[in-house]
Amino acid sequence: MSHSWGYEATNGPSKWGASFPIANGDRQSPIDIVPGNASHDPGLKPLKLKYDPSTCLEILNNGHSFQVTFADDTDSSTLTDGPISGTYRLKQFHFHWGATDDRGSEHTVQGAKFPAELHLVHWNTKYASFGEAVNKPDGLAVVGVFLKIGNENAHLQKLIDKFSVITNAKTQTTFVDFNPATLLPGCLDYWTYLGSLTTPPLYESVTWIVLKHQITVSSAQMAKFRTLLFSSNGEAPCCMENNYRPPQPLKGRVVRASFK
Ligand SMILES: NS(=O)(=O)c1ccc(C(=O)N2CCc3cc(O)c(O)cc3[C@@H]2c2ccccc2)cc1
Ligand SMILES: [Zn+2]
Repeated sequence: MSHSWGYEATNGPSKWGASFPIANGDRQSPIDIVPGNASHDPGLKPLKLKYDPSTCLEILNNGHSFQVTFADDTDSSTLTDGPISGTYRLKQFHFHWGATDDRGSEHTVQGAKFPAELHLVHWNTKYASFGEAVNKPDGLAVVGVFLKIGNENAHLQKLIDKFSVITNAKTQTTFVDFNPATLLPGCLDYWTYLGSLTTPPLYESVTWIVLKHQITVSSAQMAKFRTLLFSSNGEAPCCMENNYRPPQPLKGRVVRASFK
């Protein structure tokens, strides 16, 4: 994966279309979710998320975000039901955030931005692997969770405590026995629509499942997110922040709601 793209003025979202023409496609993500325009679909099932902490492997800085990676060789950590059919396995989760607490999320709600957004990335087991699934129209299902400023989040703190070891791009360290379910709000009401990866290669392969309720993060914890670097060891340090793509045209897509 070429690392030429980024989030600076010279290589950021407005420039991605040059190398990745699908950036101007018909099912790009993120989008602005307008609750009043979303149609309640009583046929939508509740999300079924089954996560096994023992599948947690490592935490890494990939130069675009930090992510926690999971063993996905069995159906130990899966997403089923909701808007999808079949079984999708958890591959990784990561975040997007801003330079200040007034922005950072990728999806917005009636124009409202949140300071950060969590993405739990799952792949459809009808395909042999994540790599096979990543560019298929029904290949991925990503659960998006908004973070709002509030009390310190003890579960997020377990991730933050590892940041000093993964400050530089392309660094990683072991990270075991973490349950991603601790990063979910109590209510799993959601909006769902067909979209894409929000980073290059921008494949239009994602069933997006964006939760209505948020989890909290303290402002001090958000400041710790911004101590990570886009840059590698030895390069001029560049703070990892504003690693979000802005909302893209809806192009006639329908957003469904699992709730009234
Ligand atoms: N924000 S998101 O839509 O939830 C999302 C999901 C998956 C991925 C992902 O796994 N990618 C795309 C970006 C990327 C960048 C790298 O430097 C890298 O080493 C891997 C990836 C992977 C990727 C996976 C498969 C093909 C191409 C890239 C990225 C973003
Ligand atoms: Zn993401």
